Amino acid sequence: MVVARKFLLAKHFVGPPNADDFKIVEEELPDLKDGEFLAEAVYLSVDPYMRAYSYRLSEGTPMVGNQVAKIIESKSDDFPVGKYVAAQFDWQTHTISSADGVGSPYILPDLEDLPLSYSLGVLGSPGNTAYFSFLDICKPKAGETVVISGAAGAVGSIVGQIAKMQSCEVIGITGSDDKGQYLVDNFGFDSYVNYKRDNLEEQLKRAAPEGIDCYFDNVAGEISTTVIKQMNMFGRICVCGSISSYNTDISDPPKVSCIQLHMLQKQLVMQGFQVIPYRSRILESINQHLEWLRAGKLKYVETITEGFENMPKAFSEMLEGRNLGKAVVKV
Ligand SMILES: NC(=O)C1=CN([C@@H]2O[C@H](COP(=O)(O)OP(=O)(O)OC[C@H]3O[C@@H](n4cnc5c(N)ncnc54)[C@H](OP(=O)(O)O)[C@@H]3O)[C@@H](O)[C@H]2O)C=CC1
Ligand SMILES: CCCCCC(=O)/C=C/[C@H]1[C@H](O)CC(=O)[C@@H]1CCCCCCC(=O)O
Repeated sequence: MVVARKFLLAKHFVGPPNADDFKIVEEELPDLKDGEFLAEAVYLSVDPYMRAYSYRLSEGTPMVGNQVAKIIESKSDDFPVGKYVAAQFDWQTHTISSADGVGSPYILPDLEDLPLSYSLGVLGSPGNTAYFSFLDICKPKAGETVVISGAAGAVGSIVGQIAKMQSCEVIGITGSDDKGQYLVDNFGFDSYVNYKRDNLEEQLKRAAPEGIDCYFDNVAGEISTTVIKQMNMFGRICVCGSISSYNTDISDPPKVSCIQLHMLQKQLVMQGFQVIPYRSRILESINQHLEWLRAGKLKYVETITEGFENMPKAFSEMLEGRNLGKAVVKV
């Protein structure tokens, strides 16, 4: 008999998540039926959307999320023991699923020497996001200036490197000098601005004296207003996220300055992106990122928290900006 541990959303978040918003429970799992398999979590992802989407969950239900899990028992020919899957199995240590079961599981490609956890980041949904959103919406051209907010995170750090491969000037916005300098020293960013310390408007003018052509937005709010005011004619804005508003009530988001006048004057294009429709194309981004990783063209970093019991801590620390690169939990 297998006992699964799982984190429930005990209370809806009010502002940043608190430890007592979560409840860890144990559940005895039934025997497998034909076609089913039992997977044991190895790595679990913590992502900003979990805070944004939490209002959709009923209190007392499991926290949503993706994980990499090892098949430890199976009655499914398609999912044999010993293989690893990626799936939306939520915040739980053991899950019973099947080919068309919960979490849309898929067998991981052979990553050879690369860590399994990469399948939650650069070789998973965040990587799929970075790859398709930036190229399809920003449509960068060589020599253009690209600004990325949330630049030192899972998505932003990949976007910045893809922008460099497109021969763009790349400026990252992040919340610490350590993270900003890491982007410059290790990921090839041309410069960074620490929005928590610097005068963003002045620093952006200094870093991009000829103006900004592409803005990859993970943050929204006044940070984005400041960037948009400095964009060039026909600039492109990809709205990938709005993390500055996630800790607020989704029905009453923060008030920000009007940007439509700047959009009008500069004839800017702004488009929101959702990665779900690109799930069917994830192998394209995985294969391209694998090629770049192996060729040394794409660097990748993770912030790994040890212990399933530390999921809430890892989640809060990611939202507070204490992660560099993709935040994951190792069971
Ligand atoms: N549209 C889609 O389909 C997808 C959207 N996303 C979005 O992309 C964004 C980044 O996600 P991901 O890369 O997974 O997360 P990250 O790894 O970037 O972690 C979140 C980061 O956001 C920054 N942050 C937190 N609060 C604020 C704030 N108030 N103002 C400015 N920055 C803040 C922190 O870094 P710091 O403050 O140090 O800069 C923190 O490290 C999110 O908005 C997410 O919702 C992600 C995947 C798919
Ligand atoms: C409200 C703003 C959310 C912005 C979208 C976002 O951050 C998406 C994140 C993806 C992450 O990279 C991994 C995923 O699977 C996320 C997309 C799937 C979200 C489904 C959430 C479950 C639900 O339907 O409530």
